[in-house]
Amino acid sequence: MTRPELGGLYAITPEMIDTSGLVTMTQQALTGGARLVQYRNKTAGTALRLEQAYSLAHLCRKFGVPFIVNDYLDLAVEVGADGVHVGRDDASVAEARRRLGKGKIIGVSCYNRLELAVEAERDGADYVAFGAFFDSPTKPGAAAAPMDLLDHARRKLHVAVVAIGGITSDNAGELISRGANAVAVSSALFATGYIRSAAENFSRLFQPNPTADCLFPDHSSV
Ligand SMILES: Cc1ncc(COP(=O)(O)OP(=O)(O)O)c(N)n1
Ligand SMILES: Cc1nc(C(=O)O)sc1CCOP(=O)(O)O
Ligand SMILES: [Mg+2]
Repeated sequence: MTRPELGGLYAITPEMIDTSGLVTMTQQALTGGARLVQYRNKTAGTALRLEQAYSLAHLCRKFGVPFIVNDYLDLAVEVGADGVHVGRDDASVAEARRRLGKGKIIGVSCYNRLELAVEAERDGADYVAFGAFFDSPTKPGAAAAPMDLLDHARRKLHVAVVAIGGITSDNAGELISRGANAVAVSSALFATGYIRSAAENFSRLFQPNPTADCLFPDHSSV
C-alpha cells in the first residue's frame, strides 16, 4: 500500500565535505517543503559519512521529515535513519528489512524496468524509483526511462512511485500527472543559488490547484 508520507519533493543531498554547509542547504530545502531527504555520498570516508548522516538525521527529525540513507545499510542502522535506498549493487530488500525492522522505509532503484519494481514490491519495498527521465547532471551515464513507464507502474503497482534523473520544476509536472508520488531531485535543488525557493516551486506542483478545479469542475462522482 502507498504510505502517505512517501510523496512530494524528495531531496537528494549533494556530495560535499563541509558538513555545516550541507546541513544549511538541506535545511533550506526542508523549509521550502521537501518531504523526504536522502543522504547520498559516494566518496566520503567513514568518519565524515557518519558525521554527516548524524547531522542530517537530527535536522530531519526536527522537521518531522523521513531521513533515508543511500547505499549504506550499516550507516542507516547506526544513525537511526528512517530508511535506506538500495540499488542493484546494494543490499537486498530482505536484508534491509531484517536489519532495519518493520515500519522503516525501504526504497529500491528499478531504473527503466517495471519487472524489478514488481519484484521489489513483492519483497516488501515501500517505494520504487524509476529513472533517469531526463539527462542527469549528477549521474550523466544513467540509463534513460520513458515517461510511459509511469503509466504502466501506476496501473501495476501498489507502493509509492518515485521519479528521478534530471528533474526540474519545469519538467516535473508531467511525471506527477502520470502518477509519480514523489520526485527525487539533486542538482535542480542544491546546485541553484536559491534552494528554498526552488523547493517551494517543486512543492507547489504537489498541491491541489483550486483555480483548475474551478475552471474544470469534476462532476465524475455526481
Ligand atoms: C530515489 C532514488 N532513486 C534512485 C537512486 C539510484 O540508486 P542506485 O541505482 O543504487 O545508484 P546510486 O545512487 O547508489 O549511485 C537513488 N539513489 N535514489
Ligand atoms: C542518483 C540518481 N539515480 C538516477 C537513476 O536514474 O537511477 S539519476 C540520479 C541523480 C539524480 O540527480 P539529479 O536530480 O541531479 O539528476
Ligand atoms: Mg546505490
